[in-house]
Amino acid sequence: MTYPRKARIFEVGARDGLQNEKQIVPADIKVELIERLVDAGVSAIETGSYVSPKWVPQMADTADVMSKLTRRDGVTYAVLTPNMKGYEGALASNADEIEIFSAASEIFNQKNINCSIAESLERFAPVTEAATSQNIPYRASVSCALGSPFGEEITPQAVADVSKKLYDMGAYEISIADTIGVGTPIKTKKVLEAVAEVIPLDVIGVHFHDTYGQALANYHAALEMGISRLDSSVAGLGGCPYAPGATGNVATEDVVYMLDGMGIESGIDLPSLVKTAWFISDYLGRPPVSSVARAMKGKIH
Ligand SMILES: CC(C)(COP(=O)([O-])OP(=O)([O-])OC[C@H]1O[C@@H](n2cnc3c(N)ncnc32)[C@H](O)[C@@H]1OP(=O)([O-])[O-])[C@@H](O)C(=O)NCCC(=O)NCCSC(=O)C[C@@](C)(O)CC(=O)[O-]
Repeated sequence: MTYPRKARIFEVGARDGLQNEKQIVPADIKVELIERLVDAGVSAIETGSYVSPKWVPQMADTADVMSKLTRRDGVTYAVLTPNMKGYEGALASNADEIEIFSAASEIFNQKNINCSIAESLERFAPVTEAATSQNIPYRASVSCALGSPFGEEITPQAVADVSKKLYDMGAYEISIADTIGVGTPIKTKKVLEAVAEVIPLDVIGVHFHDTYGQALANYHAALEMGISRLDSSVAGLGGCPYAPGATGNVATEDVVYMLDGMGIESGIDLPSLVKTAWFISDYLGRPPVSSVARAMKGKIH
């Protein structure tokens, strides 16, 4: 078993996190959150999404957020784009990279982006062609890789098939998402092994929600396989509005604490990150779900 020496955290709190909040968080707070995360050492960050404001009103101010951010050299500011209209928004706001997204569940895909898996890949084809010609890197996400909120069986092969198609479309990273946080370590390994049979291990990323408290164990399983591209969300914010029952992503503080303990470099300063988790949690009026953020509160304030 060889653990990676370094891990790349892709921070999703300002997008995946805040897209599911009942209250609309103002652009200025999102900007402060993103800038504090970057100050803590985050070097790849999702700042929002260019999706329909009727579908996800919480992200309607992404252009405003992008225009207000003070950008830092060496940091990747990424946005989620479901179609060409979203891509144009990303381009207009000078995003460093975009994310396209499909799923291993037909029902989820239909509810999330109003089309089948096959149609979503067709819809993304012009986006990836435009991004390639304009040198915008893109990553791709496969939702419901470890289970569907609608009860369908999701086989490792189904996850591998969509992953391969997205990889063949030129995505530099394929993020395997446990949207509803139902995975356990052995199952996670089986799915990741199936994906690693069809695409290179070093392009595989993981994006696990913590609904059943299994996310850290599943990250550990991925690290054991040598996977080092990890998505997480400050304060454990998050969920998907189109995945009933999904709670937050694994908290970035919990992942960084585990990586620090394993001697795996993330470049993120834990006390600054914990302060940021409390900043957004205080704004939202509830404590972070992260055990690490709660345990460290008295030590950093
Ligand atoms: C994909 C659509 C647009 C299809 O939605 P649709 O209704 O089929 O699209 P349409 O093309 O018929 O357009 C309908 C309206 O939306 C507008 N529209 C169309 N596109 C855009 C756009 N890009 N930006 C802004 N507006 C847009 C368009 O202009 C039109 O406006 P109207 O004429 O009615 O006023 C819709 O289903 C949608 O926006 N879905 C996004 C849902 C979403 O954001 N879900 C959460 C993100 S995925 C996620 O969280 C999972 C992930 C990635 O984190 C991994 C995991 O954990 O699983």
